Amino acid sequence: MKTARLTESAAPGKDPGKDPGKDNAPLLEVRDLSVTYRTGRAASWRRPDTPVVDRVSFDIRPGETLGLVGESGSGKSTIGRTILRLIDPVSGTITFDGREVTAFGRSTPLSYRRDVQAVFQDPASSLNPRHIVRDAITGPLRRHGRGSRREREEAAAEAFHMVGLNPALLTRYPLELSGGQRQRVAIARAIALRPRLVICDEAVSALDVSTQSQIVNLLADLQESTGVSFLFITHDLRLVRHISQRVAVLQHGRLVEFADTEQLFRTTQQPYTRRLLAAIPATDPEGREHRRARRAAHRKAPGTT
Ligand SMILES: Nc1ncnc2c1ncn2[C@@H]1O[C@H](COP(=O)(O)OP(=O)(O)OP(=O)(O)O)[C@@H](O)[C@H]1O
Repeated sequence: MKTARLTESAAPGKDPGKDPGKDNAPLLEVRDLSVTYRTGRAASWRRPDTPVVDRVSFDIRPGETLGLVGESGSGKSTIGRTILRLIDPVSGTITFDGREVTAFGRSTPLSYRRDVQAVFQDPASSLNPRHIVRDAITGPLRRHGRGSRREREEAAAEAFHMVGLNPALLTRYPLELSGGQRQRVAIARAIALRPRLVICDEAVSALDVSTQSQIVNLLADLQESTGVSFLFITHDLRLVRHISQRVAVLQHGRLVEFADTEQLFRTTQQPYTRRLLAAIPATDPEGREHRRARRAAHRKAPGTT
């Protein structure tokens, strides 16, 4: 099963990897990963050079969404940034489709830079305010040697279509769009390259609940149509329950739990996970607010966020 859409009847948490066969091989494998920031000054609760990510192991299967959760400062973004090769680990390995990413050396192969994309929390900071948003999509396509200028512009229009944005918005500047529209542009940019893994780092956290639901549903649809995998980094466990098949829980840089989503939500005995679950507002333990917003969003035309 792919990522569940946010619906009343959705059955999130079903494990897509139980089917036998080749697809069971992980797309991404992280083994004993440790990361240290060598700044000379560490967060007050840590001694210098204490790893902010400490011997973490997990994997992501093709077409799967893995939720990566934990309190602020637990190391979630650091893991995402290490997979993206923005940070070098001090030890451990990352393997993508059988190739050892941690052995790439100084330069990252173009194919990996295409296959692994990212969507961050604040698209405003990654979209150049002086360029029309179409450039945000055609630029990476050009750098990856894709097509003629006209073909790249057509690809940008197609990517806009896929994320439910009106192509008339292609020539707008980022600040002329709403937060939800900008986040759709960021997703369009990521998927235009046809990646196999997208790291969504708090990708919907800055959006209102209704827009969050639209974007989460969009990710589910894109996964259904393209088979892309997601690493969904968030502090919002309600979203994770809907979007992820499995969940990895980080505490102070260590992986304390890695389980099927429903199993984790229903039966976890892990004290830290239980604390995180207990922090979900009691009035909305299963994301009813999201589902309500999702139904309202469904009545709106696409691209109106
Ligand atoms: N560039 C940096 N230099 C030094 N320390 C850093 C740097 N970036 C993050 N840290 C520290 O590393 C630890 C993990 O940070 P990270 O951002 O990975 O956590 P997180 O779980 O993603 O938190 P949040 O949800 O708040 O983004 C924190 O203690 C943070 O202060």
